[in-house]
Amino acid sequence: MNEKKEVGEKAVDYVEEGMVVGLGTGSTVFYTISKLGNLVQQGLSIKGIPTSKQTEKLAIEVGIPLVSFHEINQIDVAIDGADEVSRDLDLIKGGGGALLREKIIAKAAKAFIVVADPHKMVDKLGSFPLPVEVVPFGFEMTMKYLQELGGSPQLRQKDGIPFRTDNGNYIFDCSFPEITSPEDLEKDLNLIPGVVDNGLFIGMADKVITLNGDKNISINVRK
Ligand SMILES: O=C[C@H](O)[C@H](O)[C@H](O)COP(=O)(O)O
Repeated sequence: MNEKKEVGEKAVDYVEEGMVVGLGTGSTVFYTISKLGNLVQQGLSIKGIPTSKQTEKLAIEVGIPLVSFHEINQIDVAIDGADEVSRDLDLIKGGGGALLREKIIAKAAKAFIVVADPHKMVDKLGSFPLPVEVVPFGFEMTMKYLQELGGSPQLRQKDGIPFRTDNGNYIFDCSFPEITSPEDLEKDLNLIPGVVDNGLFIGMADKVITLNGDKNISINVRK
């Protein structure tokens, strides 16, 4: 069984005729977007707003019409993957480097639905190094401030040079010995000059679609 496919495809149940849909990034929501493409071919009328250039390309390939922020008043639902999901449905995202656009779109959506294979479900956030997007200017100083907050930042590399996000920024993958208060850490990180945003998504997910111990679909709803 392909767990990512199963949870990814289930999310299309939350998409209705005429909706504006935030399209996440990654290998799980890939299946949501592909299935939405099939439904569009069968006559479903929706508009997508992508969280990355990679997703924009995929949506065009599968035939989902796209819109930009200046053309819409609201996003009805955003669907996206996650790198970690806590029991409170707080998230770490950004393993693919799309965290900033993902957070902008999740915040703008009336409902934010996460698709996560069961390996993403954790008791406590923090085993996955937290992605932090920073502007390249002065990144050496930004790195020091991340260390002062207790992190061990590693500048993400791709093909031997620093990885650049769709926004032209760098990513530090930042391990913390323990994340005692994800809410405080999200805010503290974003107060550092040079930090654009970080991959903590606190209090944002309305539902998380995953599989339970019997490998059946499980919908976890924010309390
Ligand atoms: O930047 C990437 C995103 O936050 C992804 O949603 C996240 O990394 C999960 O991706 P995947 O479904 O490929 O594990």
